[in-house]
Amino acid sequence: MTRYGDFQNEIYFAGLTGRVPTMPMVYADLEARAAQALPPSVLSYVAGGAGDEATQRGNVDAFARWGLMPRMFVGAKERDLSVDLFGFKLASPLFMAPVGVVGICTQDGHGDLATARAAARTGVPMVASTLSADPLDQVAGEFGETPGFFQLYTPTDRELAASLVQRAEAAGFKGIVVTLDTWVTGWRPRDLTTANFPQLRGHCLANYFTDPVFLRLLGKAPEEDPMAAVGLWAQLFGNALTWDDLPWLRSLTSLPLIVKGIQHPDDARRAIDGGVDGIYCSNHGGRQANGGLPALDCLAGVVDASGDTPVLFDSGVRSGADIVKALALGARAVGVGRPYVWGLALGGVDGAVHVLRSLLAEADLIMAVDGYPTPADLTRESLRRVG
Ligand SMILES: Cc1cc2nc3c(=O)[nH]c(=O)nc-3n(C[C@H](O)[C@H](O)[C@H](O)COP(=O)(O)O)c2cc1C
Ligand SMILES: O=C(O)C(=O)c1ccccc1
Repeated sequence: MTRYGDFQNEIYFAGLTGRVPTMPMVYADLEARAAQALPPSVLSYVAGGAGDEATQRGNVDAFARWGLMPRMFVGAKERDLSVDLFGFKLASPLFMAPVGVVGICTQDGHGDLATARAAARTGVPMVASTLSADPLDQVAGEFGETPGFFQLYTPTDRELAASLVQRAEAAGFKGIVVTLDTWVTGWRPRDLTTANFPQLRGHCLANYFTDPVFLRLLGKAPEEDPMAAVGLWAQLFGNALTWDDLPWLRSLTSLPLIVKGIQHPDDARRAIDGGVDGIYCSNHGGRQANGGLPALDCLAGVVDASGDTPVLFDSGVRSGADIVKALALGARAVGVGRPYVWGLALGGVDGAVHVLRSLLAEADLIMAVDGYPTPADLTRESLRRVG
């Protein structure tokens, strides 16, 4: 059992000797300070979303329409936030969602390693993106005891896909998360304004540039002809998968296979029929298709359709309260994207750890105050619609 709420005492007692946190405690301050710390092009890419970002805002706003119903005389003095996920006992339901530019979000340009170290220090798993500044085996080398997951952007070349998955297995990743909603990039006005697309500028392509299949297709060293290397990447990046591809995807690995980007219950059912081990309900943080439903509003339907298959969730989680609400709607594990990136930008490993500890402390203290000592105690009955 991890006493996440103790972070609060640590801060208040340090205050007695005149020390106050150097990292922001208010989410808006975290965002604002990270915005100052990041190069404008990286900030635009991370902060932005699709269209006028209505869906991105909708993801966040959806949480405010649910309220937790507190229960008294529960005596939730000890909480246990641990969850079982694919046979792993995680200390908490929180995980870091894959973000394909974390590599360039720290000053040293090794943000993937920093994220992996934050995972090692907190026990909060990292889902490492296919897009990283350091190759996947080096990222996995920093996980410590914390299980890590590899997110696959399925390339059009099946051999390259198989190679990435095999390398992830060999590196010790514990599951493969296949992202379905981003075989093409959504319409992103912020980045279009400055013609800003980090990968096309050669960033975070280490997994491709170290891959034997990719190098064979390229026929030369990426350093020799960076334009050709990036061009080949752009050509291979996105595969518009259909249900017919699922048996092949399933055949690529015996690790747990999770599909990311599911919002329709029928898609969850069909993916489970096709042999996946986990359903990841997400709309990519509102970065892909504007005009969509808040991901949170799709969660209960996906959970109902998924039976015993665990449902992971992200999109719009900004607080411990949000984590608790997503659990109550049936998520087994809850991911954050932008929040930990702001932490990385401000303070590297320490910054990300600060953000994760803050989220977990708040979730733990809400579960204490409201009388829900474990995730299993949280059900839809714990929530009411606001208003
Ligand atoms: C800058 C950025 C890059 C992302 N890159 C990836 C990626 O490489 N692979 C992926 O599956 N999802 C990617 N995502 C989506 C996240 O995994 C996640 O779905 C989303 O950030 C969750 O929403 P939130 O930022 O509101 O927490 C990215 C998100 C951001 C903000
Ligand atoms: O920016 C993203 O959200 C993302 O995941 C991505 C990565 C590469 C190409 C297009 C989108």
